[in-house]
Amino acid sequence: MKDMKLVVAGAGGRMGQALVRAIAEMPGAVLHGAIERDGSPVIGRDAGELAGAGHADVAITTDPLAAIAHADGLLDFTTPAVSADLAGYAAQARIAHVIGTTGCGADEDAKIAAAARHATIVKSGNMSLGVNLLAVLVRQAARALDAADFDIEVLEMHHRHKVDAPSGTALLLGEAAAAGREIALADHSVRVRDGHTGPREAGSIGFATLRGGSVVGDHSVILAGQGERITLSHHAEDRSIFARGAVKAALWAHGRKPGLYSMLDVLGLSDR
Ligand SMILES: NC(=O)C1=CN([C@@H]2O[C@H](COP(=O)(O)OP(=O)(O)OC[C@H]3O[C@@H](n4cnc5c(N)ncnc54)[C@H](OP(=O)(O)O)[C@@H]3O)[C@@H](O)[C@H]2O)C=CC1
Ligand SMILES: O=C(O)C1=N[C@H](C(=O)O)C[C@H](O)C1
Repeated sequence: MKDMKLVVAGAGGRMGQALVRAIAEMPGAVLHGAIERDGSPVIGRDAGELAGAGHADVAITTDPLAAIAHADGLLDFTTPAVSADLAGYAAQARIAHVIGTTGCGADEDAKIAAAARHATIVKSGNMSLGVNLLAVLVRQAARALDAADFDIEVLEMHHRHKVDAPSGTALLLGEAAAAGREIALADHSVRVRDGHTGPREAGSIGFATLRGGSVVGDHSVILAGQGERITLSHHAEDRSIFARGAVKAALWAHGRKPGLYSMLDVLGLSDR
């Protein structure tokens, strides 16, 4: 079978460069195109050389439609507005679109869901195997431990450049906890605490955000009871775990019927 031809959006970014390296290392995929923001200083550079993966003979360009015209899939770790637009292009081209971008609002999520009628979209706040397995464990723990006895808090830390909070992963883990408790996260989450907050509301799911240095991504879900505490954690040491997951997702999505899928589907951890 022919290698899957992949385009990397945001090819000059932290994840973009990790994706270019992952494609070079993984069988079954080949770098076909690389796009960046109009005006980016990396336009015209070879994507492989920029990423330290050797010459790829793929120049970074600005036109997404031209880049995906003859591609099979798009790997996209950019910004919410860009990902929503790219989903529309992926739908027109009827290709696979792997979205790792976090911080999407309701508008962007609606555009992505609409695009998934024609594109095969895999979207997840975290593409690593470890975090997705952690989500399954969090769901089980939240189901097993009664809300009256155990409080759930999600703690995350990331590098100083991260622009969205709580992280996509923290929200994914919060959703897993809410699913275990059979509640809607939106109705029970406490995203910020400041000042005289009063006592903790029973059954709520709290979030705490730390930012600093070069931390790739640390997440803990704490289930705190009377006299005991369970902590389920994941520590990302390298962005290659997300990049390899994204390439795996693209290979999984190639030729699959259009729809909006998650990494749990890709990894066979979904119960749907
Ligand atoms: N799901 C997961 O597993 C993971 C998700 N992420 C998420 O991925 C996203 C990116 O993270 P990271 O790589 O650290 O961020 P970066 O800022 O390093 O990368 C984003 C890149 O997208 C580029 N970009 C901006 N606009 C466009 C455009 N119109 N077309 C093409 N490229 C564009 C940026 O260019 P410029 O800087 O010039 O504006 C930048 O190079 C974040 O939302 C992050 O949370 C990160 C790691 C793992
Ligand atoms: O911005 C990052 O770096 C990361 N973003 C994702 C998130 O928001 O959870 C995944 C990972 O933790 C790194």
